[in-house]
Amino acid sequence: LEKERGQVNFNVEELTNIYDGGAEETKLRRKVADVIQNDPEVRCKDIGMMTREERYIDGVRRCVYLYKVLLPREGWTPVSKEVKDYFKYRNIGKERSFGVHAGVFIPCLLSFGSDEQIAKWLPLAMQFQIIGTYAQTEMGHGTFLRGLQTTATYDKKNKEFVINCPEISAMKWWPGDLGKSANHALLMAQLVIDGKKYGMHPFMVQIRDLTTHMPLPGITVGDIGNKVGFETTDNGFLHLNQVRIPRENLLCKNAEVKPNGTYLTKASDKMVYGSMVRLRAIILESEAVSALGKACTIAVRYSLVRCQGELEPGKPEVSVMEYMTQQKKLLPYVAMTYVTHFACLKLSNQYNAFTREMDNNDISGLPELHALSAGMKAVVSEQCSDGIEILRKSCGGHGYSNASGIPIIWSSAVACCTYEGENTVMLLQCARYLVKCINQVQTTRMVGSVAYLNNMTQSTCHVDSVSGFKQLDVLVACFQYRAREVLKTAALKLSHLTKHGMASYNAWNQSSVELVNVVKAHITQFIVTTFASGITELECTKPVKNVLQQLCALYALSCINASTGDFLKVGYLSPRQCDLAHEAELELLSCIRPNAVGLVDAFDFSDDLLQSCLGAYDGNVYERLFAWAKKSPLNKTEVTIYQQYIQIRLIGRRKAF
Ligand SMILES: CCCCC/C=C/C(=O)SCCNC(=O)CCNC(=O)[C@H](O)C(C)(C)COP(=O)(O)OP(=O)(O)OC[C@H]1O[C@@H](n2cnc3c(N)ncnc32)[C@H](O)[C@@H]1OP(=O)(O)O
Ligand SMILES: Cc1cc2nc3c(=O)[nH]c(=O)nc-3n(C[C@H](O)[C@H](O)[C@H](O)COP(=O)(O)OP(=O)(O)OC[C@H]3O[C@@H](n4cnc5c(N)ncnc54)[C@H](O)[C@@H]3O)c2cc1C
Repeated sequence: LEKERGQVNFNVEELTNIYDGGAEETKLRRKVADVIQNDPEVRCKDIGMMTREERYIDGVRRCVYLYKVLLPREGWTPVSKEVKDYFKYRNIGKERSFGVHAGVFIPCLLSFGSDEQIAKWLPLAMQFQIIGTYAQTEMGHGTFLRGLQTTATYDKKNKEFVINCPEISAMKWWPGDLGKSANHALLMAQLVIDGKKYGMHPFMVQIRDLTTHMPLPGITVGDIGNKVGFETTDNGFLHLNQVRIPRENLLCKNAEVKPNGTYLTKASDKMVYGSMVRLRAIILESEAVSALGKACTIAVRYSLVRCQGELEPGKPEVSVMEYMTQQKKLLPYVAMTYVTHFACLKLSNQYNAFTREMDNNDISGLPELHALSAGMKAVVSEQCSDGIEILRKSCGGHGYSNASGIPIIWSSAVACCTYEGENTVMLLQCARYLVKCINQVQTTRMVGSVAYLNNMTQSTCHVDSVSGFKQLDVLVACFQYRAREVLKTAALKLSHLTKHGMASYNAWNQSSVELVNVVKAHITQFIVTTFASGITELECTKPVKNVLQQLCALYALSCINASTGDFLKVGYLSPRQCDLAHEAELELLSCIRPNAVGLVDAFDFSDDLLQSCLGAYDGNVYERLFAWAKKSPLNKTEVTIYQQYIQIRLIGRRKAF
């Protein structure tokens, strides 16, 4: 790898600083990483050999130590930048304990609680005097929130709400930290007053005794069992049987129930969905893009040291990175990590701007933010988790071992396709907004992520050279035209179906397969446009700007070459231009190949964080693999009990004959 590092033609540290958002950010992140990897109590350990129970207990122990010992020792607070960096860069799949408490329960308390309620519960939550979960999803409903069955019926006489799960499908199912850790739940239930339903509302419900940690009367709670990943998280179940809570436990920033049962709404009913917008807007970096970056680091470093086969007959074996097919598997995902990182940054900045507007009672930006966050969450989580699996396979047999570190990264990242809104549902939510926009574009000027719809002129691409397809303005135009045209086509189909008598809900369902593709085109347009414009404005050395431009072009071309049908159907690219775009991608793979190790080094993931025998900085793969395997519990004895049992059985059988 040192030989590879010698040929990198840009300043790696400069790129790390750009990726982090500045040299000071890099310094802070490294300070956090140093504190963590030099503290045996919280440094990453190889959990590949641990049982589920050991992983859960280890995760809880680490988090309690982090909040009770490390933070006070370092002078940090749970919301200080250092802790955000800690969770942003901690190894995926290893730091899950209290993830919902810290990342969902507390923010939702701030979103839904009145000032008095925040003053009451926030200090307790911040000090871990109460551990909370966000209990919305039920065994029978996760997507269709209007179908949630848990009820909160107001009892005027006692000024209480009676929380009840009327049947097994109403049981809360999946909430993180619920199974064994939480003693409170921010519970979403259908509010009922005098037999009238008011929809989903947030309630604070204590579920365990604060001293004994035993479930309170009427509460049945536990862990839902083993999962694909998230092994350190006790995703749980919660059944409530006529559980009574005070009237004051309805979190009442957006709506309240007066003592006499009068219902008072204070904000748009869509604000109850606000918690989901927040997480979709901010979770992608840590759960999807960072995971992709780790997998890229492991796969690229391994591919540079793994020698397999002759490229030129009779010559020495080459590293598998010399094969074009391997470069095609790896380098577009290195590009995707950089490109989506900056697109996610723009989305989270847009969310932060919206929260400031909301403080001034202006929620006009919510529809665009909801659509963009739903679309980005679906497209980025899917592209990243699909990419991680391709990167795992690119490592051959050792990629199938937990020693590679990639399976645990994938098993955690892929969950992002489901939680916080199942991806297809999210794509269709975004499609709903896009169809409205295209139908208004003749009379209303579009802004934000749909500004490209204002240009409705028909055109075609005029590029007639391979180098022309490496120009960012050409690529941005390709994506904007494709996104607009596929949206127009889908909207026309919808309109045609309804004009010919089909009910609108049925027309929507009949068009939903195209609409999913429309949103993917819209979001990749947003990602490419964001990164291309960001590079233009970026102040950096020419070698770094050049490599970023190459990465943007590579990501764009890999997307175009994966969906040439769209570009042909809308008439923007000719078959010959599709061939030129394909050649342009292959040329970019060769241009970027010499910089591959520098591009992943720039992500700056420490060996401690990667926990990978294949992806360590020094590239000593085989020594690490062997040392790792020897730690297998099966190797504690030369002859395992099972082998002894088999021998006894076989010997016994021989004697019988
Ligand atoms: C570290 C890892 C931690 C993991 C923690 C995980 C936590 C969780 O998973 S929490 C549970 C997450 N669950 C969801 O996200 C549920 C997803 N489902 C939905 O959000 C709903 O299906 C729905 C709201 C998208 C649709 O339900 P429905 O009642 O059918 O509503 P409509 O489609 O008719 O839309 C009504 C109206 O509301 C607007 N809208 C929908 N969602 C939002 C939102 N989040 N923010 C703002 N506005 C929203 C929607 O656009 C419609 O508006 P109009 O078009 O103006 O009518
Ligand atoms: C790791 C993990 C952690 C989680 N943590 C939490 C948590 O802390 N708190 C919490 O409340 N929940 C949590 N969840 C639950 C999660 O939010 C739900 O699983 C998610 O919202 C999807 O809902 P569902 O499981 O009911 O899937 P469903 O909605 O039943 O999806 C099943 C299939 O139906 C399709 N489908 C459903 N509705 C439509 C539609 N309208 N149009 C087209 N297709 C549709 C979907 O696309 C999907 O293919 C977690 C889940 C996971 C996996």
